[in-house]
Amino acid sequence: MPAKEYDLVVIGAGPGGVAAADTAALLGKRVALIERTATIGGAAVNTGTIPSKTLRETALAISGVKARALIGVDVSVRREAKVEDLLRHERVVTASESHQMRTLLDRYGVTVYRGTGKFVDPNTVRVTHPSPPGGFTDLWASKIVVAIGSMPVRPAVFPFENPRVHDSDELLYITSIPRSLAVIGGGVIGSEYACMFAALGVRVHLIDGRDTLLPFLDPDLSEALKDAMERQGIVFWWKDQVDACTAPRTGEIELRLKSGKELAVDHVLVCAGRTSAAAALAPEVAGFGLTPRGLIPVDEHFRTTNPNVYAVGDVIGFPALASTSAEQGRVAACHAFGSHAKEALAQFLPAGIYTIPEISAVGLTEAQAREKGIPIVVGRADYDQNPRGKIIGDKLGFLKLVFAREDLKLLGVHVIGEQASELVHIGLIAMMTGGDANLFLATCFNYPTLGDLYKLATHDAILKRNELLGRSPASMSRW
Ligand SMILES: Cc1cc2nc3c(=O)[nH]c(=O)nc-3n(C[C@H](O)[C@H](O)[C@H](O)COP(=O)(O)OP(=O)(O)OC[C@H]3O[C@@H](n4cnc5c(N)ncnc54)[C@H](O)[C@@H]3O)c2cc1C
Ligand SMILES: NC(=O)c1ccc[n+]([C@@H]2O[C@H](COP(=O)([O-])OP(=O)(O)OC[C@H]3O[C@@H](n4cnc5c(N)ncnc54)[C@H](O)[C@@H]3O)[C@@H](O)[C@H]2O)c1
Repeated sequence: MPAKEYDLVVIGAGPGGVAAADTAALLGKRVALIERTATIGGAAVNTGTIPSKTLRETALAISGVKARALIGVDVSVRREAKVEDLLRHERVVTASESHQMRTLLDRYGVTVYRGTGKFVDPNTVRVTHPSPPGGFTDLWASKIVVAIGSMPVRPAVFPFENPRVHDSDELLYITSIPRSLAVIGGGVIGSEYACMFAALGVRVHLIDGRDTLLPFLDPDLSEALKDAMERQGIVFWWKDQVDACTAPRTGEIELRLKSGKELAVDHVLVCAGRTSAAAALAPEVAGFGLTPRGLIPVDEHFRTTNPNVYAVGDVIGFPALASTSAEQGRVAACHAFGSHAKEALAQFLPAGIYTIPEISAVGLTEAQAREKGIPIVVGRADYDQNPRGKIIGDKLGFLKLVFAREDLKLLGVHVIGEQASELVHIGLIAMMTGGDANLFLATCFNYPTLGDLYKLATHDAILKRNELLGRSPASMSRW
């Protein structure tokens, strides 16, 4: 059968692929989207972002963590909480989000093909359908976007065939809430899940080959998070890794660590990074190569070495977030069809980490600014100094603003505490518009709000700057 013709073929229906498909369809193009699984949304909707954030929210609700902070009373129902209680809301939210994405694709006129895509020539992708066996459809397009995402690394030492040894995908099918859990890898996924299970009262061990929690964060935030996690009862095993894992059908799973320590736990969750499956696409046929880690190299327009083939999302590597993957998909689709609607990614990309407490950051840390030789002044405001912070009972949250010392231009925002991933957006928008301290001084924030922390942190920065410059505040006409 001859290939069906489209303007754009997209491989992979995660946030990168769906955004590319929607954008091209809005530009009036004929678009085909290929997805291997039965659901739209990729890791973001089905196995990663949305499930993990929904489970966190449910865990906070059923564990009574908030009530303890507010009224000092343990109203926890966790001892009675069943795994169905934990998973129910996740299933509803995930299904609803995936359905909504599918509805929009239909409305935009994108044709979805169920099956696994693979190049058969630089402009043709073969979709092998799950049924009937051997059934396939060839799709031809002048432009192709690869957005196949990533999958969990599964180190050989772990017997994943045991139903109590999980990667982050399989975790969503647990059949009981463990009494104890070893989390392997203290990256973002490991830290988020460690916090969620600790909130449920699970004894959590977190084992990492490094000696710092989330070392890309501002050290004050990393340290505050580690302290908070230790207070939740999480035990860290730094600079260590698992040498042997013995997992019987019933009874405790035994872990022998490189340090010689031994641990016995109910379940094991391996969060040791993500890997790429791009080699299975036959990239050599399409005219592009892969890095030694299996990632697809791209230029600033997300074009591979074949200028008609683009790649976006996890398959191109850092920052590998749902948010950035979707933006990359939009940029790629616009470039492919000569639209100026979105020519590049935003200059500043935020990160939100849904540990307990939550963390969010954008722009430069103090250390990064110093490395660049930029004189800075840092303003800090604690949630506990702010009426809304007091009302919600968040005693350890804080906001740090990194300003250029010379002109008080905002260079970085770092927040730990409730709603951190929302709060960061105030600073993000200020940075996008070249805002400085005067913007926060001029702004009237709702009262009482966490947003008002920006004003307090700005005051702190101005006072520190005055001290550094030996000026008296009263003598200044402009900050
Ligand atoms: C536990 C977890 C939590 C996360 N939390 C966050 C978060 O809070 N915030 C955030 O921004 N990011 C988060 N992420 C990262 C985010 O999920 C990914 O960065 C994002 O999903 C990547 O999007 P993508 O479009 O590149 O690929 P994916 O979402 O992985 O989608 C790729 C799709 O391609 C399909 N596919 C693969 N190969 C083929 C093929 N050959 N043919 C057809 N289809 C194929 C797959 O089935 C999949 O549906 C999290 C990830 C995980 C695992
Ligand atoms: N909120 C968010 O934005 C969010 C949340 C979850 C995931 N993600 C995305 O998913 C990606 C992958 O996350 P991840 O946490 O799996 O990977 P990661 O690469 O961020 O962290 C892996 C961690 O595991 C450790 N490690 C690796 N192998 C080990 C071993 N054998 N023994 C002990 N420690 C080991 C590493 O030292 C590292 O700290 C992130 O980089 C991010 O892009 C984002």
